[in-house]
Amino acid sequence: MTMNKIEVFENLTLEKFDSLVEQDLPFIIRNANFGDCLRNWTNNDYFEQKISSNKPVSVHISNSPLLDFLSKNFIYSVLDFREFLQLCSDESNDRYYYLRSVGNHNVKEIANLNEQFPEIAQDVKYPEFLNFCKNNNCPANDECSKRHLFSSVLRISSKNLSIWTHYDVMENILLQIIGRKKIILFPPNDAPYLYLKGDKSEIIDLEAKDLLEKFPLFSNATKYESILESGDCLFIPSMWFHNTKALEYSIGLNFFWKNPQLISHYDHNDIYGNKDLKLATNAYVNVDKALQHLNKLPVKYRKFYLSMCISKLNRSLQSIS
Ligand SMILES: O=C(O)CCC(=O)C(=O)O
Ligand SMILES: [Fe+2]
Repeated sequence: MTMNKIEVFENLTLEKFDSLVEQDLPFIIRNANFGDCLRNWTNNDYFEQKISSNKPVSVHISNSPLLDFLSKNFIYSVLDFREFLQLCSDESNDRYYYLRSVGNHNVKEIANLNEQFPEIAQDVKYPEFLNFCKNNNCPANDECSKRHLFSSVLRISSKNLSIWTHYDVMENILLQIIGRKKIILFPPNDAPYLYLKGDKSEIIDLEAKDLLEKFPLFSNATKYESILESGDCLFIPSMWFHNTKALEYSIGLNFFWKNPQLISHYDHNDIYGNKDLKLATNAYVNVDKALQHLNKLPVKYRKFYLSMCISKLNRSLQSIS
């Protein structure tokens, strides 16, 4: 397996940040000014003071530290936020807790820290280099050169909890506020080696001893790995596979933003930043249709036309790579 380093930067200007984003590689930014959250959120008492005792949050709870969306080895439960923080930060607890904040009406709205956590949202500032547009009514088209924030998602995890490997369709900054987190990424080209079901990988335990026996193609993947310390943030390019493991009780926040060139391509029902582009979803539907047609043919013909379709797709892929 090839291992690649993730570069670390400090004191980024907007121009430098833009040019790094253009490169379509992950990178880490250290010591950027994200406001008081880095100081204030170190202590559960702060949340006790700021947040009332009856604030419900929907969380994942599992007996396993390796959360697996495909086998659903967790349940969703609604807890009081302060009770959740106690349970999640308690290392003697044998259950694992994870909050991925969601919109006010649970599945229908997009996560936004200002709306779901106004009590603590003031603690977060956006560094200049992110260049987020502050005009709520902005049409977010080519006329505005700023970035358009899609969501701000609070993520709180028990020590050792890891999140399944997946991709998102939007550009993303993952800020580590409290605790340390291991992050692993794979480039989009690694899709054939990651045993995917939709946007998620079937490989859940990346530290398993028998990993390559079970998933031999995984040895072809290129791993980008690093550890985020409190105050670090990671740029996760769209379509890059990623997973994270909280090495300590962790509080993080991530910001998805829209690529202006893709505004008309995003799925308007996407609230998580991970629904495939509409044209891609259409393409999958048509591939399924093509397979249904070919499956009606006798084996000899089915094989022939399947390989013709594959050649056609391969030629198209080679013409752009
Ligand atoms: O660390 C986490 O909780 C998951 C982060 C993630 O998947 C993301 O920021 O897109
Ligand atoms: Fe993600």
